[in-house]
Amino acid sequence: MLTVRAPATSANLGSGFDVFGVALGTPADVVRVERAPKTTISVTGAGSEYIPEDPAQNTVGAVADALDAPARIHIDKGVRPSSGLGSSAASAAAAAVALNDLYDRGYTREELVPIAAEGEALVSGEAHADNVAPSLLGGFTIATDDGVTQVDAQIPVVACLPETAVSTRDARDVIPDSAALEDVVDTVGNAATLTVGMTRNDPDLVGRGMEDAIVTPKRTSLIDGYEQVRTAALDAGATGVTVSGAGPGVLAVCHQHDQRAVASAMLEAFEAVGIDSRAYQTRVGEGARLYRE
Ligand SMILES: Nc1ncnc2c1ncn2[C@@H]1O[C@H](COP(=O)(O)OP(=O)(O)O)[C@@H](O)[C@H]1O
Ligand SMILES: N[C@@H](CCOP(=O)(O)O)C(=O)O
Repeated sequence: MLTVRAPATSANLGSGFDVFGVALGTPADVVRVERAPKTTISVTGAGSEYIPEDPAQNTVGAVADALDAPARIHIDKGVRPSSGLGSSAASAAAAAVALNDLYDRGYTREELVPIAAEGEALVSGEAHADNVAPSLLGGFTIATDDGVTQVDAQIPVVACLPETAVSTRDARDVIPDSAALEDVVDTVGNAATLTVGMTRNDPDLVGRGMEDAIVTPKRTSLIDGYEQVRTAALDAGATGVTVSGAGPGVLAVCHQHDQRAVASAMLEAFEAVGIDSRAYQTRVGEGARLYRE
């Protein structure tokens, strides 16, 4: 039996739609696997009642297929589905690491990225790798068609998750087909600023580089209370705030000494519009970890 813990992730970071992602210290999914003649899946934990156990509909089943690695698989969800915190990706990344080891497939973590992304194709319609890459590799990742670049960043963040749900598939339907050159120029500048901020562990540069005028504004209407939560977090000292992945999670970057105040402000702002939420006070963290039993 093998066990893998794979972290939640926050994709896009505003200016890096479908490209940027960070691993979060918490929460995480835990996946256990053992060899079996055919794949079966059981699920417990956060939001497990919304997750299909049919391998043909679960991201983990897609990964088992892609690796030709049938197994009895148990998923203990720490990351609630439809959260914007890479729930479907955390399970897929964990399964990819576990099954690769269980069947001695010999893939590197980088080579597992497109394999784990098969799970994302199943649930969101596109094999975007911006969640599975940081969940597999940790830190800050830049995932493009040419491969993944990883930086071991140390940035404090607050990921605030309202009790509402947004499906990534639905949130992809509101994305514009084209963008004004002016907005593209701004976004390229912001993405470059954010990347330098990650390499310098500078929350001010990272926060400034999270601005995005193309995708994020189209999605915020799907998240009740978003503008109030964003304003509250910035007033409490956050250096940048954006939609986490496709939402409804909201990601704030901050200095360590402001983290508690930022988390409280975000929780209170959601509460003021009648929505319960929970705030993960964490930092950019490590990738999937394998435990042998
Ligand atoms: N192992 C899994 N973990 C989480 N969600 C899964 C899994 N397998 C399939 N799903 C489905 O994927 C959808 C959630 O994925 P998605 O909308 O991308 O949310 P998230 O942002 O939390 O990843 C739900 O419909 C859920 O039932
Ligand atoms: N780039 C994707 C990221 C989706 O992240 P999730 O955590 O909401 O699954 C997108 O923005 O659609």
